[in-house]
Amino acid sequence: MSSRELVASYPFLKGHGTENDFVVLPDHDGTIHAELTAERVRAICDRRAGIGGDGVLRVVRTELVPDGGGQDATWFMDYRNSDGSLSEMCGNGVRVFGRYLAEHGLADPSAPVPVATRAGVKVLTFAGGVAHGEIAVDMGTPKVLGETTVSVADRTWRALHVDMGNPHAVAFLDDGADLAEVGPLLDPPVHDEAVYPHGVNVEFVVRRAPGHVAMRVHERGSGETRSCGTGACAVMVAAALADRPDGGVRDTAYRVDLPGGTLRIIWTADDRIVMTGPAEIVAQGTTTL
Ligand SMILES: N[C@@H](CCC[C@H](N)C(=O)O)C(=O)O
Repeated sequence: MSSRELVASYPFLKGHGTENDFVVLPDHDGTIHAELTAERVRAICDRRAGIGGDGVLRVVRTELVPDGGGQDATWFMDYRNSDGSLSEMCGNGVRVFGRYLAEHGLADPSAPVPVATRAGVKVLTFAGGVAHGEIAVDMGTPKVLGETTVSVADRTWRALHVDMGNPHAVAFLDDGADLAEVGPLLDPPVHDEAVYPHGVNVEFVVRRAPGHVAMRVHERGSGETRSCGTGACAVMVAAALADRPDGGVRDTAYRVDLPGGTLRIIWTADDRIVMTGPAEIVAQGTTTL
């Protein structure tokens, strides 16, 4: 039994995008969760004693958040990993965040919806109305920062350092390999601390067909998850660069399969990564966690 102090009850929602699941905390005026400590995030995300989730999405007006930095968007996605750490960006989370805004009349889904994040403004486009259909998000221009390595147990893979607002290491398995052979990802893969001083999200990738890959991910701050949107974008970038070493990566499209579903990602002619996938709100209630 928990010995924590009982706090006043407050509303929450539960949602997911390709089974990357989040607890949404409406805090429009910044009055409910001004003190959202790492300990409280861990309690909320606990899958046995809490609500359970890979992370928390606090919904707050941008003007009220120092991290908002004057971004031109009404709403700020204050994202926390399940261990309570902050991240700059969450690709599945921002679609779930957009679904919440649309379902609650806080954004007009018939027009592009900007959302402020610690990695800048991301613009959402809705297909199929408020409550259903896929959401596309313009993830911005990727940064490709060179080669590194990642290790699990006694195996080491070359990996590409891709920054999607947050850090990623993308490792391709040998042709014909199975994602299962990476083994359990209970601990963070070993990475170069000098390359990733703040930790890293690590993706393991196999090819399925031209323009079609599958991946597993170990997320910084959340462990192995069923999906990672920024990770899928990093994988797409690494795959496109490997497939077209002489350039011509713009105007390309990939399907990325994850344990929790499929994301479709394009690298546009003007050098932006656009990811499309589902986002659902599945429950709501109140909690004292
Ligand atoms: N699941 C997310 C990424 C969440 C943040 C990540 N764990 C980090 O610490 O950077 C996604 O869908 O992008």
